[in-house]
Formats: sequence, C-alpha cells, structure tokens
Amino acid sequence: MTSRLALKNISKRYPAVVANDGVDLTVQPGEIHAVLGENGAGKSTLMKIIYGVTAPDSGQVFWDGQEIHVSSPAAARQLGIGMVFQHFSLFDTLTVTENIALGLPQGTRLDELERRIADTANEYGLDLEPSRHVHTLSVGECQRVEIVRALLGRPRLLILDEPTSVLTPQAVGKLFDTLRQLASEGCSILYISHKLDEIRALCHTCTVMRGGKVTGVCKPGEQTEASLSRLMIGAEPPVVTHRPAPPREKLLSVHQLSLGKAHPFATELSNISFDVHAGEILGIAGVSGNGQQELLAVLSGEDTRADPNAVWFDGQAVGRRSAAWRRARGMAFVPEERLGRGAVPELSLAQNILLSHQDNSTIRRGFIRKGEISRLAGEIIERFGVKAAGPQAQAGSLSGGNLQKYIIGREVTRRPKALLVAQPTWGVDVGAAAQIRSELLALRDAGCALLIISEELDELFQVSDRLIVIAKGRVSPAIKTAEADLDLIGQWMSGLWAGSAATESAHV
Ligand SMILES: Nc1ncnc2c1ncn2[C@@H]1O[C@H](COP(=O)(O)OP(=O)(O)OP(=O)(O)O)[C@@H](O)[C@H]1O
Repeated sequence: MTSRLALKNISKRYPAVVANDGVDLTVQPGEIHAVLGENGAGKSTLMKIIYGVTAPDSGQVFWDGQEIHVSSPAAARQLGIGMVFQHFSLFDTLTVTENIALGLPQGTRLDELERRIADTANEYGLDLEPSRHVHTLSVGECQRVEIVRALLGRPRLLILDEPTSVLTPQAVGKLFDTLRQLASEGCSILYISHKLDEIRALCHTCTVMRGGKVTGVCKPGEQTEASLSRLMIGAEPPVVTHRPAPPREKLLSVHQLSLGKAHPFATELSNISFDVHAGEILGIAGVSGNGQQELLAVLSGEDTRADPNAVWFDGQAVGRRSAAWRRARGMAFVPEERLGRGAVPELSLAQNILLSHQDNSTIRRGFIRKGEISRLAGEIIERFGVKAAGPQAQAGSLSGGNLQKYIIGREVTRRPKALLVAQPTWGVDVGAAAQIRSELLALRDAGCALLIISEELDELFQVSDRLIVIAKGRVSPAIKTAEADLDLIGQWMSGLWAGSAATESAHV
C-alpha cells in the first residue's frame, strides 16, 4: 500500500537547538497515528513542516508516493492536509458561518456555506449551530467549529495538536467517535498528545520522539502507560505523594463576591465565598468559560472593581489593591496564557524574571541587577529541567511545555505566601507534570496557600486537599478531596449541586 505521508530524514535546526534531527515518519491511509514526546522533543516543529508553516533545512516529504514541497498552509490545504491548532483563531463577534467564510474565497455565498457546515457537522455527529455567534459558544463548541472548518476541505490527512486539553470527558468521547469515523473513511490522522491513556485508546500507531530524533515506533494498544512513558522520557513518571496535613490559619478568603461583567463576553460572578488555608491546596474544577478567568483577575488584583471586603489576604481586605501591591506582600500568580500574560515573548528568560521578582535582590537604586536575574533564571532552568539555550534565550523560542515549566519555576522560587495557578500542567509531558505537582505540594508543605484551577480532574484529585466547582459564575460548597468522587464533581460541573440556584446547565 502506498503510504499517505512519508517523511524521510527531515532536519530543522534553530540557532540553539536541532529541533528535528533526521526524522522519518510514515502514515498510512485511514491510520490514526500518535506523535508522542517530552516537551521540546520537536513534535510541533514537525507538524509545522508538514503543514507548510516552517520549511525544513533538509529531508524529503512524500504524499501518496510523490515527493512534494509544501510552501504554505494554503498549499497544504490544496493537497488535502488540514490542521486543528491548540489555540483557536475565531472572532468572537462573528457567527460560526462568518468565521469559516473568512478563510474561503471572496464571493462564497453565506446561505450555501451555512448549509454545507450544517451537513458536515451532521455527517460527523458534531453538534453545531452555524448561525450562532462565537462568543456564545463553549470551548468544546469552538473546537468543533475548527474541526468542521478543516473537514469542509475534505482532508485526507488531519493534524490535531493536543485537541483534548480543553475538553470535558464527555466531549473527548465525542471527538474520538468523530475521529474513528473519519479514519474508517480513509482519512489519516496525526494526533499529538501528552495523554498516554488517550493515545492507547485511540491510536493505531505511535511514533515516539526525543531530543529531535525518532526513538521508536510502536502499537500503543500493546503498550502500558509505564512502557510508553519509558519510551518517551526514559523512565516511568515519578510518583506524586500527597500527605494529609492538619488545617492551619486562613490566608486567602473570598467573601460574598459578586461582580458584573467587565466586557460583554465575560461571565458574571455571583455570591462566591471560600477560604484557602496556609499549608493547603484548594482545587477549583470546572469547564473553562464558567468564570475562572474573572475570578482569577479579582484574586490577583488585575480587576479591582470588587468590594474591598470581598477578598481578604493575610489579614487585610484587599479587594481594591493592585496586583503589584498584592505581589509585594507575597501573592504569586501563574495565568493560563503563558505568552503575553505569563511571560513576554520578546524578552529573555532572565528579563522575564522581573515580571514577578521585584525586590532589592533584582532591582537596586533603580537599576536592574542583570547578573542576579541571569543567575536566578539559570537556577530555574536547572531545577525544573527547562530545555532552553540559557538565561538569555527569548521566552518566545521555548516549546510550550518548557515555557510553562519556567513560569511555574519563577513563581515557586519566590516562596510566596499564596499562589494562584491556572492549568499548572497544560501541555506539559508526564515526567514534568509529576515534577510540577510535587513542587506545588512541597510549597504547600512549607505553609503556602495554593489555589489551583484546572480542567484536569485527575490532577485536582491528585494534589488538592479540598475541591470546589465553578459553574456559571457560581461556586459549589467545598468538599474534602478524600470524600469526593468523579461522578459528583462531574454533576457539580453542570451547575447542579444541592442548594444551587442554577436552573440552566453550565457551559459544557
Ligand atoms: N521559532 C523558534 N526559534 C528558536 N527555537 C525554536 C523555535 N521553535 C521551536 N524551537 C525549539 O525547537 C525545539 C523543539 O520545539 P517544539 O515546539 O517542536 O517541541 P514540542 O515537542 O512540540 O514541545 P511541547 O510538547 O513542549 O509543545 C525546542 O527546543 C524549541 O525551543
């Protein structure tokens, strides 16, 4: 059988690193093929080469047995290659149909397109209303728009980059049904994920990469999670141990917080109350878009519209205090968006230290102590195993997972009194995820109050002492993690908990 796609000896070098080093990859028609590898292994670079975003330095690409040169994403789509990126590119104020029309030739009739979208969505069991505005859609629905957009081009190869990181377990099941149907019709699928259980459940073949090279090709169904992990990182992920600790004093409290929308697409917060104690991790579960961002903005001081008494930190009412004021008193914050908010992409890793470490050790008499910030950056790179050229590397040149490790490292090394983290291990490989969770637990044991917002329930169950759920801008009562189970939390995620005023279901 002629393979659909064959890469031979592909190499791509960046100034500081060989991202792809003589990579071979073969994908058959109708095959669901996983690409697995630790952070910085070169997976995204390889996908960008296939999709025409990046040109390889050397090597050959064969499509249906013919050698090709993919010069741009448009050329890739012409060949029948579709890609769904991790970050969506949709305009909130336009409808689904209008968004999809943007990528099509001018003069495309919207009514015809709307029909085609509805037909394609139906054909693959993707629930979608073409006339809805994107700002009214949940994250899962936005992803369906991106998938339908790719499917309209009738792709013969579909590339998906970590597609499940933002989905509920139910939405993951639906996505898998769609992908299996596509594969049964002959479409090949390249599937990038760090989730070993998903790869085992879905994929026929798996190519494993490490340090830019292919280290193995296997059938994931015949592997265990431990053996896949060994292929990928050379070891099984370290075990994260969570020891119960006695309750201590309240460090961070939210008291009857209600807040209107800061912009039309925001979620209103309604009567939120909870406490986080020193030496405790409080996990907040929920599907994104249910008020997590708004709550974090209030807690971190980015949004100071709240009643002063709605937020208490270390014995003071801080609702109106700025982010800088809170940071100076020991609050730390890791936002969900790494580039742009967690780090400035154009600045070096050393310069990015200054986003949160602003004290005598880094700035003296108005001057930046360059040696000190470089030393600190070097220490974080070393301790967290960040793959980077060094403290002077631009933040934007790091792979997604490596930048995440760096940002977490930067905040953990401040030894904060309270740490607010959104999606701590998003896009991070299994080894690094275990390391990050252990560091967060060590911080807890040292007396820090941690608030962790995550869509990964397994993660929350692993590290949290207590859990609450956020749905439609309201929070559930807190429950001890030891007394909670997945079914209950899943039910709460729909906005249904005893005494909840929610009559509509949450954004799932
Ligand atoms: N534009 C760039 N400039 C410089 N270096 C880059 C660039 N893009 C990628 N790299 C480097 O190439 C290597 C491979 O990165 P890539 O993003 O392909 O890894 P990945 O396997 O997708 O990682 P992750 O799982 O963290 O997303 C990394 O060391 C990264 O720093």
